[in-house]
Amino acid sequence: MPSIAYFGPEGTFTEQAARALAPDADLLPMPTIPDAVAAVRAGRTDLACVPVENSIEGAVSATMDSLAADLLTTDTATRPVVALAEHLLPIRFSVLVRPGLAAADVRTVASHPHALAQVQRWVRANLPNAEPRVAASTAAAAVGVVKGEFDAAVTAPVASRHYELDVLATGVADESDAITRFLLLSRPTAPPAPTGADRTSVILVVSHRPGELAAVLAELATRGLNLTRIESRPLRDRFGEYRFYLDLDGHIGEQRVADALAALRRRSQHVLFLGSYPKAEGVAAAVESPFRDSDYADSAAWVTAIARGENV
Ligand SMILES: O=C(O)C(=O)C[C@]1(C(=O)O)C=C[C@@H](O)C=C1
Repeated sequence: MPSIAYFGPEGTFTEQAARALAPDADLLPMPTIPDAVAAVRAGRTDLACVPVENSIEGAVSATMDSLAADLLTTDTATRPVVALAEHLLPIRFSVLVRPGLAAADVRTVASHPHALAQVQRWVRANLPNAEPRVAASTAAAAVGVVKGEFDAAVTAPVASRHYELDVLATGVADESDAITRFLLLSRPTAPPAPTGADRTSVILVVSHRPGELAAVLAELATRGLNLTRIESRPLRDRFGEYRFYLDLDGHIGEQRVADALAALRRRSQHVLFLGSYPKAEGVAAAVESPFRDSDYADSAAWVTAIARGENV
């Protein structure tokens, strides 16, 4: 049975995602996202599950930075990780309070910053006397309420099964269709087989010269690749310089993607492959000529024939 480190404690949305991604796994809660990623990197667990982006609050920077850890240090213990799968979770919160407490008595409401950002309007309207407090995760906020540190916690619905607190409200969300995307990470291994509806993720560091990023993106465009996401995070040791996170449609097992990644490798200071894995929404897009594997095979055979003197 594989083991999964996940962003805990028990009762987070990440636990729900981990259960959905690997129903038979042994789940190990970690107090922070870097701890969960470090556990799989170091081989203490087989897998890790972490949130990567939310439709309202955007990228989860702790995850983005943890994924790039090997770009930040030469320490050989920080080996890369790759994503094997992703999961999309619709996000509706529950608000848990100390037993017996009424909404008007709530003075502090705690949660993960991403969660607080997704319920700002609801809190203003329904907990008029509450000040927001940041907790390490939604479930860590519930633990804080149990310990008497906060009056209320904005949590995943499953948290009410883990902590003896009153449920003040359910289905709480400023935007009713909020979604968080989670990744299942492992140490580097062969990617899962292509499904026709896959995503490939990379991190790039490009030279700080005019046109470098545009040149990288042109490598994708000329191979008909659909860029589905681009994010940047600071390099940390060079102010004003960034690394770029790219998600694109396709699988490294497909020629157009492999060819583009080889071009990125030639063009960039550093490319870190973060995996090719099935897209959670699973809608296969038809690959058209001249970007099909058969187009690449045909043109490669033509070049080989010419080199042999068989000019056809
Ligand atoms: O604290 C949790 O329950 C988490 O799993 C983290 C997290 C996040 O990082 O965005 C996950 C989903 C929600 O958007 C709120 C918090």
